[in-house]
Amino acid sequence: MSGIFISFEGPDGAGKTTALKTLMPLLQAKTDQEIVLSREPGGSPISEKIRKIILDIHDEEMDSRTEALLYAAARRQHLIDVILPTLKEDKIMLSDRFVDSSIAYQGGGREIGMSEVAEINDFAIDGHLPDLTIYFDVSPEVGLSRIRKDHEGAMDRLEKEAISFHNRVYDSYMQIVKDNPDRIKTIDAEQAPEKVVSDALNVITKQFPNIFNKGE
Ligand SMILES: Nc1ncnc2c1ncn2[C@@H]1O[C@H](COP(=O)(O)OP(=O)(O)OP(=O)(O)O)[C@@H](O)[C@H]1O
Ligand SMILES: Cc1cn([C@H]2C[C@H](O)[C@@H](COP(=O)(O)O)O2)c(=O)[nH]c1=O
Repeated sequence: MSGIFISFEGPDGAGKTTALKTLMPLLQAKTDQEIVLSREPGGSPISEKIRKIILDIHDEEMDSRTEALLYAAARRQHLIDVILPTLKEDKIMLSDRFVDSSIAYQGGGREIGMSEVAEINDFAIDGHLPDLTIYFDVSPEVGLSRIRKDHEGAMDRLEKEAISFHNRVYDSYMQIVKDNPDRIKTIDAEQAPEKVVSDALNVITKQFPNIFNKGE
């Protein structure tokens, strides 16, 4: 028995957080290994403090490279405080976002360069990549319309960016998915919520049949 690390990625409004609320208990029912759910940016006390700075709509003057470094710093602390200890205890680690978000949003969206941002994060994650990443595929238009419907007046600093930014994020995710066919599996996140959850559940249980086999 060993720990496994699964990350969930997608554009704003892809439905990851919503899906994980239903998916987590369904997965827990299929294994005796404890499941730990976390998120980025954040996931541990210091990382959550960094999250507040990054997402603050008043931090309009934040430089793009500063933003990339802050996300990477939050990720490093999250890795040390939560991810690695969880895996060491042979638990199952689920993270709502991880390194691919930085490559898509800061590398592509902010136009820093995907390889440059990947290099910053090599320093932060020290080779610790997820065993599986599920990419929630949704168009920027659909994702943003969901965000506006949900919290128009409380969008964070990234959500408030122009559609051109979100289109670059989407295109960057497409490239990341293409470059990582073994690690990243795509699901159609424009489906009804229950279908998104069942697709994610099927991908995970198929990938790890020896872990998620309780009750079969
Ligand atoms: N499959 C779906 N169909 C329609 N609406 C959805 C679906 N999944 C989630 N939503 C709605 O879309 C909004 C955003 O969902 P959610 O917060 O889960 O997205 P997210 O991927 O976590 O986005 P972000 O990364 O920006 O936080 C919510 O109002 C949620 O109710
Ligand atoms: C981890 C990470 C996230 N982002 C962006 C993506 C979202 O717009 C916000 C907050 O994420 P959430 O899913 O809404 O909680 O931050 C980013 O730009 N780079 C990253 O590394």
